Amino acid sequence: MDDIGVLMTCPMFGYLEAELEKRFKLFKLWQYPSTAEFLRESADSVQAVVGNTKVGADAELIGSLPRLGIVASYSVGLDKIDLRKCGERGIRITNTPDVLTDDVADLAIGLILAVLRRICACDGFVRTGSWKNGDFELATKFSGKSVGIVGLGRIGSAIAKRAKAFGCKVSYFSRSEKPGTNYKFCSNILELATNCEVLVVACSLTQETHHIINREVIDALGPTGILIDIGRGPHIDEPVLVSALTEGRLGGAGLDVFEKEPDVPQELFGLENVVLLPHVGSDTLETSKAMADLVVQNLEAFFLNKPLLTPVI
Ligand SMILES: O=CC(=O)O
Repeated sequence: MDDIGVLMTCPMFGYLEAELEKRFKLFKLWQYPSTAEFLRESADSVQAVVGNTKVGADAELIGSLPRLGIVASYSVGLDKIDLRKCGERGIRITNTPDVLTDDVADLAIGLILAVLRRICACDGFVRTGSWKNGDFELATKFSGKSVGIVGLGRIGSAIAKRAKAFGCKVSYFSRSEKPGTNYKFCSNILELATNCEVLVVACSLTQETHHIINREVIDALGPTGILIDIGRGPHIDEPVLVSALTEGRLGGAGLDVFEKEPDVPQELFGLENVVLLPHVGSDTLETSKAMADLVVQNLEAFFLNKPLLTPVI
């Protein structure tokens, strides 16, 4: 397969780059002076694109690659891929579901604990020597809280399972009621936000879920409520969130994702009730390797005319 051109859109896990390089003719887009220059030289050679949460395959890139047959995303989220354009051209798409579910769900719980138990502030308290001057102030308990989950897919369900183990009451909002769960279904996100203490965003980013967390939802969660986002930044109307936090209208937030990554609103930096992470939901060695293996296996299957392992279309 070493004459098959595979285009990586941006730097990713080194192991993935190495495994692709062993098998295919790998083009690394970021090593060219510009996308236009790369396309002028090599557009005709590219039969596969490997993108991720930063740079996927938009309509323009897809339209510039006449021999493109597959987009294999090194991510579960598909929001950086023009699904319609791929559909129109019969271009296959794969992603990396399941293998990252545990890590992302673990991190959601980690963020809840970090915000409620003020773990980062406590760490700073010890490191700066403040402990010598007295005890840290009291924090907030997590066990037994009511947790609302937006999106009860694979990741939302894994978060629900973990929250249950903490003795939490779990309810959820999604497009339709999921059969076979004991969690309370809310057909309206405002009802969910009004009735929970911790709201976790775990749905995929689509036109319908863009800014699903708006002023009304944040106000419904209220000054003691906690918002956690391990989905995508654009799920939340970020300026609205920032003003709710700076004005004390929301209790706290744990955010792994932002609207314009890697730019994060500076107003959040001084807030102790906010925990900020650099989009690391699935970033463990174990999971990154499993995701990379899936990308490679999907590409191999595609070029050997075998069934794809994790097809989206
Ligand atoms: O955000 C992570 C992913 O979509 O895999």
